[in-house]
Amino acid sequence: MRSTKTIHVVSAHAEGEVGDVIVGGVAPPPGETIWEQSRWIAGDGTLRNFVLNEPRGGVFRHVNLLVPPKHPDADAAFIIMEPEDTPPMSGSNSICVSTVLLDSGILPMKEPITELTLEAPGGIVRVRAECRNGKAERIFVQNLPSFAERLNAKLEVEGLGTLTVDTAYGGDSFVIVDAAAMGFRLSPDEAHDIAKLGVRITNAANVALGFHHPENPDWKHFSFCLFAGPVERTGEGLRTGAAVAIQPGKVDRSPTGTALSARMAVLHARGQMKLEDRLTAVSLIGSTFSGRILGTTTVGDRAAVLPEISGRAWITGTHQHMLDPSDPWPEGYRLTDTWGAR
Ligand SMILES: O=C(O)[C@H]1NCC[C@@H]1O
Repeated sequence: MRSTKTIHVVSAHAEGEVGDVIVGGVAPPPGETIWEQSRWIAGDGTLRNFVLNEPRGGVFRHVNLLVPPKHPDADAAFIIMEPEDTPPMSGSNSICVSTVLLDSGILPMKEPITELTLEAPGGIVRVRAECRNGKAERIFVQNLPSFAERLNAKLEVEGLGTLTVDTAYGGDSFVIVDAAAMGFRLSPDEAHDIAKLGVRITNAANVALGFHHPENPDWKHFSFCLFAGPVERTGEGLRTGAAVAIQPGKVDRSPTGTALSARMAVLHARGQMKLEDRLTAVSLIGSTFSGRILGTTTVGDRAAVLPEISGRAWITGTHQHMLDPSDPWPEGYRLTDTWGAR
């Protein structure tokens, strides 16, 4: 066996969505802040290609790089690598990172509650983990301040006509469409059509509407399209279906923590969700994230909410990714049979 690199990974999924964690073998990238380091990772591309592309990765995979925190309050920091983006924050990935940090013993676990401060590229997120018998059973994440950007905007999508959409930020940027108006019940057999349409809607929104974050001028595109189900009031609070199309054309298996945060910001802006409400989002595989609004704030001149999301994650294995110097595809490859909405 010979290798020019060895990257140590603990693999995990949060409510169905893969979020692997690199725990060793990669030196911290250059940059004064975690955001700058994440821009370096995005611009350089080598690590992203190595772990996300085939033969080591696949369109279903997200990978998080643990790096030493820069903020004095933070216990750990992570850079999120998604199939197309290197985003400010991610719900499923932050839940995977927290679970791996605690379940694998990288950070000490205190039962029944462990509190952590994590530094994501977009800022500090506080984590509360319910722990029992050495397992972090549920992770609560105080996500980045989230805001509604446009409500009831008109968006022309070729072949679909004029859609009425909302746009919002929940740690990442969303164009939100009404699932029922698009003819979806949000059942698992619709995944392929949701992925295909979602990418077209996201691309159209990027051309016609554009996204603007008042405090992060680097993040100027929509990453995702959320197909939002109707909100029902149940004995346990509010409940809704959620399917998120991720570039270049797959559906999140989890209910998407950033989408839940963005949705809560929109519902709050419309007066349809209050601080005492709980909103549970259900994914296409039937997994759930729960959310609540902890308070209100502003992002630049925008009214915003402080969302908390919670969900569960499980470790699925460990890997040592290696590179034989004679491998003709050191950065891997992507083909449109799986990498892209067909
Ligand atoms: O839960 C989330 O926010 C995410 N899941 C995969 C893509 C998004 O970052």
